[in-house]
Amino acid sequence: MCRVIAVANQKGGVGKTTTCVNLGIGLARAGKKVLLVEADAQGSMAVSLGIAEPDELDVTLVNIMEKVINDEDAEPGEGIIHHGEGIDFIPANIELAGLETALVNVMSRETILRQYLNSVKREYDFVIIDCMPSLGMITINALVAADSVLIPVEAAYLPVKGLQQLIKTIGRVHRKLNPALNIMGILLTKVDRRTNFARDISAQIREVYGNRVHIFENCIPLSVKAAETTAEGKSIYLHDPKGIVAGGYHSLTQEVLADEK
Ligand SMILES: Nc1ncnc2c1ncn2[C@@H]1O[C@H](COP(=O)(O)OP(=O)(O)OP(=O)(O)O)[C@@H](O)[C@H]1O
Ligand SMILES: [Mg+2]
Repeated sequence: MCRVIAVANQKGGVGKTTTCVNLGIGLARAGKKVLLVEADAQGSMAVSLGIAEPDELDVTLVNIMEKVINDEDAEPGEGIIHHGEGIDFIPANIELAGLETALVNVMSRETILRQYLNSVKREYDFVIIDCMPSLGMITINALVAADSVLIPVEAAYLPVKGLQQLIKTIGRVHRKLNPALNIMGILLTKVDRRTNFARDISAQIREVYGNRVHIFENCIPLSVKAAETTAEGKSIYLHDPKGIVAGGYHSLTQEVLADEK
């Protein structure tokens, strides 16, 4: 059965896209069939997967969602790109920004992405959705389409305020639109091993949420190697296979797979 994971946090630059790409490719390396969906007009996932100019793409997520809105079926495989490292992905670009407002007048506007994914899910073991840094209608679409949410949190800031808003939104989606939705866990990212920030933040999150929100065992270390992968268009497993970031994402992949059993 396919599992749909939304990677979300309305705070920018916390490692959502980096996590989608490297968890997705990690799962593919473990033999899983994976589709990555970019729900962000910035197009950074497309760039991370080697598309230098996402704004020049003809077919992106916006076209697929527009088809659902207009009650048309997407062609099999339409808009899906095969990446050399064994995953499929649907990129996005600046055009997705226009859809956010266009959705206001659409019937069942929160379920457009879910309707589309329901038609392709059977081809995959995992669908991972890269959310934009906001809690607008496109992100709500991702949460409605998802079974679980993975929340990357940058270990350099005390994040509790922003997290409260995100967890409240997830709770509302759970109650009103998607009873199957759960929080898979919080992933600490950009962890500087020379400081105790990660431990402080884990402790603070535990204090506020107790055992209600899982914190992944494995965190992702801070390293310039992670930043370099974005420009290279390939995963950390190819860019720096023996490095600490590849190790972190490999362990996260194992944790996600163990959760399946
Ligand atoms: N572990 C890491 N160590 C160092 N830099 C990192 C790490 N993970 C990600 N980065 C860098 O931090 C920046 C933000 O990462 P990323 O794009 O994954 O965050 P994001 O949450 O998707 O951002 P946005 O909210 O803009 O979509 C990028 O330049 C990325 O290369
Ligand atoms: Mg991003």
